[in-house]
Amino acid sequence: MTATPTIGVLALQGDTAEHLRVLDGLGVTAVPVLRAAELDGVDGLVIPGGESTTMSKLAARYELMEPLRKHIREGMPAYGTCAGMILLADRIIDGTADQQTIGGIDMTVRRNAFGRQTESFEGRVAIDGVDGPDVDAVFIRAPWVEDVGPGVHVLGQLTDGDRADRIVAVRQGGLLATSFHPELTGDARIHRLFVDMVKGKV
Ligand SMILES: NC(=O)CC[C@H](N)C(=O)O
Repeated sequence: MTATPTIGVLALQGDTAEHLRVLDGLGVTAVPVLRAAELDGVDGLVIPGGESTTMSKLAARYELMEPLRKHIREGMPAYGTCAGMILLADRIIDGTADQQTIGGIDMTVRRNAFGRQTESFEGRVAIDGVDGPDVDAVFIRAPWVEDVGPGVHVLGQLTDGDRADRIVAVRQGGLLATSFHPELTGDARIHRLFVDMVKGKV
């Protein structure tokens, strides 16, 4: 890898543009990814939020599912937000009958766990590996992590009220996932963490 990594953002559906903007601001080469061949040219991949069922259907249609699995198996770093977290989960609860994931993180993720659109909320979460004040986290029909295998590092949990202890950020090796959307808040610290992972610094 050159000093400036190239980070792809999966562009099937969801808020690809917001991630590209944040990554751009961090001085990496940020490119949308829509074809399997484009995966060969990236050092890491962001899987945005959106609709995980739609994204997995489109991934199948664009013949991306197997290439994505292969690259992740072979060590491509990836960061999934919200629907992207669902796509990186080895197991999901409350998916649709035919819903497939890319997988990679040994975790069970509960889809739409916090409720419907109207129950979307903002909270503050301390993230292991992110210095400074707690991260302002936006949850939109968000999943939470129900359980994790022994190789998964829990990076962040909610602390307030009836949502206390819910796991909302995890890392396993080069794979990072958050239930929330840091690309929407103007706080680039989690993207910076991912860039540092891609660079092999952390
Ligand atoms: N903001 C989001 O990415 C929502 C995820 C959505 N609930 C899903 O199941 O895919």
